[in-house]
Amino acid sequence: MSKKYAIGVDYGTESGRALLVDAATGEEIASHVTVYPHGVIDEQLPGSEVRLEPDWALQHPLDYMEVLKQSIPAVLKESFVKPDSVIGIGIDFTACTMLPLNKAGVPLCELDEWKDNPHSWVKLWKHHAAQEEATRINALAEERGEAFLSRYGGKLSSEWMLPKVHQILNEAPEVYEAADLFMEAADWVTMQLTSVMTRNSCTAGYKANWHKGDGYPSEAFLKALDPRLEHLTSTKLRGSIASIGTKAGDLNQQMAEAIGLLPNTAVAVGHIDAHAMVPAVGVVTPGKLVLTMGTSTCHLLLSDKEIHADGICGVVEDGIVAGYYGYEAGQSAVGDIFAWFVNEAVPSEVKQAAQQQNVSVHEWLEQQAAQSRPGESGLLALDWWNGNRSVLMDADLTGLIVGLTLQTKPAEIYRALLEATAFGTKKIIEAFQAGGITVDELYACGGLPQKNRLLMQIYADVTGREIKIADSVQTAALGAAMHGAVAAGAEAGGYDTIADAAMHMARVKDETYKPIPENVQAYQQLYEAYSTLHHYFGEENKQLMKDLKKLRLKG
Ligand SMILES: Nc1ncnc2c1ncn2[C@@H]1O[C@H](COP(=O)(O)OP(=O)(O)O)[C@@H](O)[C@H]1O
Ligand SMILES: O=C(CO)[C@@H](O)[C@@H](O)COP(=O)(O)O
Repeated sequence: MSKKYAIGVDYGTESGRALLVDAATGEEIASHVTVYPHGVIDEQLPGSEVRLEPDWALQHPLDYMEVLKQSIPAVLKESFVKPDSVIGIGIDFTACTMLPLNKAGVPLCELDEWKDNPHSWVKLWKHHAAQEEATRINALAEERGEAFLSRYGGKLSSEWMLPKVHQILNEAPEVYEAADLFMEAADWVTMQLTSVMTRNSCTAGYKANWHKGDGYPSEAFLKALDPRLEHLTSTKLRGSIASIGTKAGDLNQQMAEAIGLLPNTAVAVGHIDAHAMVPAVGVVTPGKLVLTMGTSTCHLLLSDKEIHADGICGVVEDGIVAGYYGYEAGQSAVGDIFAWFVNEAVPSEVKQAAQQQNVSVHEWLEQQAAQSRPGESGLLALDWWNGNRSVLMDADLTGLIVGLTLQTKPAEIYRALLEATAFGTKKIIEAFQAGGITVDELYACGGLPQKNRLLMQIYADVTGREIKIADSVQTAALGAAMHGAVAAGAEAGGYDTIADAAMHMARVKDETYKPIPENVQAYQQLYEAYSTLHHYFGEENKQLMKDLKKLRLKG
């Protein structure tokens, strides 16, 4: 049989990329990135005077189509692979990234009537303006003893579907009314490719509180939240939910022409970016915690038990790999914190020094920071620049650096920020263990492990564990391509299960990061201090950060 290929399309926060891989080996043949023409819309609506409130983050749905139209032809061209050799496509997306559609499946923001209303646009995962709604949902669910709440560590995040839909209803009831469907962008793009309306078990489970046995939160609960929401799940969230690892449909004629593939190419059901990475590092069995480290970090783990643990974002059956319970926890900013420091807080001398050495500011800071010992700077930070997703699940918490003096150097602050994110990950590992969910091994993937060696050594030292690193830099896109190969099936040159695909297509590097004993010891002391700050600002006195944030929002 001639060589067969699969394409994965990974939709990130700032850009989307297509990766063409050899379906037999997972070898990456060609990739292409399309930066979203409208990027993250967080100040003003495109082509309009309408300004956005703080904490808003929107996107333009046509940017997603642009990725398909630019990046898929580009990988075909670069690789000289013929369309008839491509057996399947899979896509993965940030989530909950959701949008309202009219009856024809057209995003409301594309219509003149709605384009000036911010609520008609795609709400990106990091749209954090629905915290009030999330708080209300959590309080009501707790008061009513709703069973679904404990599957999500006792709290829903403001990033998820229900708070976002509720915010639309509260602030723009006319948009709510006009929406025939609210969909995850992952499912909307899949629908554009196949003309089939399917929701996937991963986003439905983690982001819309759907359960394989119990379905969505009950109508009685939704009615108590707001009578207008009573029939939400059977109307605007309607649609069959397909397990990840299955086929959504065949590529339709119109999209086949637009992206240069053959009609009837198999298309997998959509997936979340982080979750798609798990089989792409070869993890298809319990006990192996996968850290997907980029703009944010997700912590993903398989288990054969359903346990409701405090501080864990969610447990979903068939949510990551079919046949297992998939657990998710996360930190809503990691690379974004380092980016903030580099962009907003670094003096010009540092930028010049980096330029002179022909390295990026990140690399220069890493080199300098690597020369000091753990704790040497006297600095300690809380990693809550974009709130705390796990274990406190509170988007209104903010960042903190303690120990600054007149002698503090930029590289010392950078190192404290790297360390803070590692401490946040250790808190999450402890929450898994405390909940009775075993963590035996650590794997890391996403952009960061390949960009910053110091960061990965700090994670090994802080957690006291060896860390295996993905071989691919495009782990999410590789995971999506693997799902494309499974959608095509073994007979077509793909696979029947994601475990089979992982056996042939996934890889980790030979080199691992191992903990250095003296650093492990030093970090134990710093971690205790981190835990004290964590408790003080995140639990005992959490109003302090919230009041400060309110003052900022008022101003
Ligand atoms: N050398 C570096 N060290 C630490 N962080 C870095 C470095 N280079 C880039 N970053 C951060 O990595 C993040 C991007 O990660 P990546 O995985 O590529 O993207 P995404 O999460 O959007 O898929 C950005 O937040 C950026 O600030
Ligand atoms: O929330 C999730 C996954 O549950 C992610 O989609 C979200 O954090 C975005 O991740 P990245 O932008 O890839 O870091």
